[in-house]
This record gives sequence, structure tokens and C-alpha cells, in this order.
Amino acid sequence: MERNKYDLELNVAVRVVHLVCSLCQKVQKQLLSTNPHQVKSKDDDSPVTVADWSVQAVVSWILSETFGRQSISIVAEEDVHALSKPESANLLSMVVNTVNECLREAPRFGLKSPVEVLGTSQVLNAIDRCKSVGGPVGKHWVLDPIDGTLGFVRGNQYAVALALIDKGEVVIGVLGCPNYAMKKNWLVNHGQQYRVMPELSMASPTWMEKGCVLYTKRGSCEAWKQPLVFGDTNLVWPNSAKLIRVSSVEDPALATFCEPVEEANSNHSFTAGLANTVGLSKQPLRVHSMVKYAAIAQGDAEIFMKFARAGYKEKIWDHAAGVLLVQEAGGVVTDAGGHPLNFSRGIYLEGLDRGIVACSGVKLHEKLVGAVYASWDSSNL
Ligand SMILES: Nc1ncnc2c1ncn2[C@@H]1O[C@H](COP(=O)(O)OS(=O)(=O)O)[C@@H](OP(=O)(O)O)[C@H]1O
Ligand SMILES: [Mg+2]
Repeated sequence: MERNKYDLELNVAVRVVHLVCSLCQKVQKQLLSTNPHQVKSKDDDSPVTVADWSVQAVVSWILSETFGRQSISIVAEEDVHALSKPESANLLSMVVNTVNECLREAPRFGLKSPVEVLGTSQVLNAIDRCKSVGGPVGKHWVLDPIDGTLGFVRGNQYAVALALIDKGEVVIGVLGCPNYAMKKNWLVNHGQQYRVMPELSMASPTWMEKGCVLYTKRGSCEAWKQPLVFGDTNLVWPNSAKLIRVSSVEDPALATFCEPVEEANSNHSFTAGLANTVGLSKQPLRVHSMVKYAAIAQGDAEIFMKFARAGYKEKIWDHAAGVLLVQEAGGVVTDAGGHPLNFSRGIYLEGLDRGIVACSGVKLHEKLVGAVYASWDSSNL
């Protein structure tokens, strides 16, 4: 690949993810301290919040202004259906305010603010513009505005995930992880601490001072991590970017394996069986969102496995950014049959064989895929 190809796209994507991470932190703090009405249920009963819609509106507006509203293609998780209902009027006005507050801060992140405050219809249009269905031709931005919404409303881990697909391949991956500090024990402990001592945690000046943005470009064999910026600080490139790399642990007994928190999203007993077969001896690290991919990319964990129930189709926005980050940081990600994930077939990972196995190295990966072959027929999946 040409050396500077996608540099502009990557630069804008990293900046906008920083910008919306600051939005998310503010909304999560408010949500936990005061306002449960900011959470709404979607038709499938999963939660969606002011932050999901606001992040989508901000990212859509910035990308459209930068790359051209007419030509841009964005595939994103949220639609305007629930937000446009008459009973959602308050929520909609909160979203419009949140979007404008956030966009006012854009220059601090090296991005353009709108000349005038955005009105309700402009915000709804920005959210609604993200209805592209992707595919094998052309460029498509792929956004999960809040991945791990359950984690977000619980005061725990979540991620903002932005990727660019070109001709069916993921070429840029950016993951904002506002609650992922520099140490992996935050992954396990911080949600509990937050719930046990909410006032203390929020009063602490260091409470907000955590979180990072990871990013990479296809073929670079490099992945980077920047800390979030706080207060009135400007984002000045390269913002203390550090190279990240997967762990070199190959011994299953020393490996940490991550999986979804909710049994409904991945079969915990099947993965426990695989863990036993290959000799993983640590308890699984159950973490919400694509932070699981982030943990592998930066060497805090070695394995991520997800086996959804039969019939569930994985969506591209839940994986694109994280998969590229793990791969460019030196890891391996495939479906459970050992085949690469296919991001060229629309909004779903069509043809996915059983589940997803992401590892820091080939040896662990081979063992796990082999264990799936050996145990699948006797499982009830
Ligand atoms: N039934 C079912 N099976 C498998 N996967 C599902 C299912 N329902 C939802 N999802 C998708 O899983 C995303 C959340 O994944 P997590 O790993 O964060 O799950 S968990 O909260 O830790 O259990 C979640 O992403 P967000 O909606 O962005 O949070 C969904 O896209
Ligand atoms: Mg998601």
C-alpha cells in the first residue's frame, strides 16, 4: 500500500473519536449520578442512550463536512426511529444540546465547528445519513457510536469504534476506550469501585483522567495508543502516542482470555470447555465491548472468544476496528473455522463459521481453533 494512503482519513478519524470520547465521559457521569431517563429501550430491548445518538450525529457531521456529504457512505448502528417518536421529545432535545455542546469543542481537537448551532432537523439528518449498507465496492465508514451500551449504562467499559472499509477490506481502525486506563486491573475493578464509591470517585480530580484512543492503518504492522485529553487542553498531534504490541505469552496456563459479560451474547459454558481443553487456567476476564480487542492489541490479554447463539448474525461495526487493531499489533483474528472475517458483504459478517477467535499469536490461535473442531459436534450449539 502507498505509504501515505488514508493518512487524512486516519487523522480525522482519530480526532473525532477523541472528541466524542469526551462527550461520552460527560454523559456517563451524568447518567450515573442523576438521570436514568436518558436510557431508552430499542425494539430488541437493548438499551440506547443520549450518547449513542449524539456520538453518531457528531461523527456523521464531521466526516460529512470533511469528505463531502454527497459522496460519503456511513454504516452505523443507530437509526432515528425511537428518537423521532412524540414521546421522545425531551430525549431529542437533550441529544440536540449534547451534539451542539460537543461540536463547540471541535476546534480543541483540530476539527471544524459548525458556523451556526445545528437545529433538530440537522441533527436528525446527520444520524439518519448513516444508513449505508456497506458492501464490496467503494469506501464505507463503519461506526459503533457506543459499543457495549450495557457497560456504558452500568458505569463500566464501553468503546467508540470507527473503521474505514475500502473495496471490502478494513483499512483503518480506531477505538476510543474512555474507561480503559493504562493498567489492565481497571478492566476488572473500576466498575465495582465506581458503584461502591460513586461520590468519592466522581469528586476525585483523577476520576476522569483515564482512557485512550487506539488506532492503526492496514499493512502498517503498527498500532498506536494516545491518552485522552482533559479539561481545556488541545489535542496536539501526536499527543504522546505510544506503539502498542500484542503479548508474547504462548503458554496457555499464563494466558488471559476475554469474553462478553452477558451469557446471552456468548456461550460461557462452551468457552469454559475450550479453555479447559487447551489448558487456560485463569478465570475468564468478562468485559463489555470491543475493549476486549483493545486489551489484546496492547498486550493486556491474549485471547478473545465469542460464540453467539445459533441464528445471531454478527454486525460489522462490532468488530471492524478491533480486528484490524489486533492484526496490525501482531495478533490473529479469524472465525472458529480459522477463516478470515469477511467485511465486504454488507452490514453482517456473512458466512461466519460458528464464532470468533482472536489471539495474540498463532500458537494459541491454532490450539483454540483445533479445540473447537474437536468439541463442536458434542456441544449443543
Ligand atoms: N444475542 C446476541 N448475541 C450476540 N451478540 C449480541 C446479541 N445481542 C447483541 N449483541 C451484540 O453484542 C454487542 C455487545 O457485545 P459485548 O461483548 O459488549 O457483550 S456484553 O455486554 O459484554 O455481554 C452489542 O453491541 P452494542 O449494541 O453496541 O452494545 C451487540 O451488537
Ligand atoms: Mg456494538
